[in-house]
Amino acid sequence: MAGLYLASQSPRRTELLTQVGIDHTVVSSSYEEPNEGYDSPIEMVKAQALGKARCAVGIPEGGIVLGADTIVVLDNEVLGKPQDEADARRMLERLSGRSHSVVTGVALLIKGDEVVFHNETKVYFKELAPFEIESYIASGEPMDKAGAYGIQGKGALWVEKIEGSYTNVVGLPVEHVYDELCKALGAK
Ligand SMILES: Cc1cn([C@H]2C[C@H](O)[C@@H](COP(=O)(O)OP(=O)(O)OP(=O)(O)O)O2)c(=O)[nH]c1=O
Repeated sequence: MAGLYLASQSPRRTELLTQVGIDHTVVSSSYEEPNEGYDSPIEMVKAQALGKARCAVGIPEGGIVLGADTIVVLDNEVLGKPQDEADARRMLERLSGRSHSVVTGVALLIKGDEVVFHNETKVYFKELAPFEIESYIASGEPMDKAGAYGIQGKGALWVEKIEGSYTNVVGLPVEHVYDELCKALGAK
């Protein structure tokens, strides 16, 4: 199989691919994310994933490129990474005691084709007490994560249940990516 190049600086995405044994090389992308001008959150994450993949740097001839983008959607509003601690507090207060969606857009550039898809997981949050939000923010965990939490970290304490892919919430739906890779390569 031609080599796979992951155009993402997210430590979670490379860990997930490694966990399931998908060999890959991490590369940078020169893409700058505009976050306005899209018809829907799903259109937005797919466009961002494609932009990241198309602007990947240093891909050899025949290399397969993977780009991804993850957001939290609440009442049709997009929550990306928090700007600062006050923003993280606002996000966590809004997520408390209700459900939201986590949507990851994925783009695969493979054999001259652009395969773009998304995956959506519904996440149900418990009620968060103010002291819990404050200690969570003080831990620093929310700051580089969409929706200001990490289900793979301390954020696991706030999750009552999920419907859909767990790895999608962490940043890359590896089972879905694997299926699309197999399909595109004619492997199954
Ligand atoms: C909801 C949630 C998000 N996240 C993370 C996954 C993504 O890394 C991040 C969303 O930011 P992204 O912009 O999707 O990705 P990134 O900036 O980390 O990496 P790159 O643009 O280089 O690909 O939020 C978690 O780690 N756990 C969670 O539970």
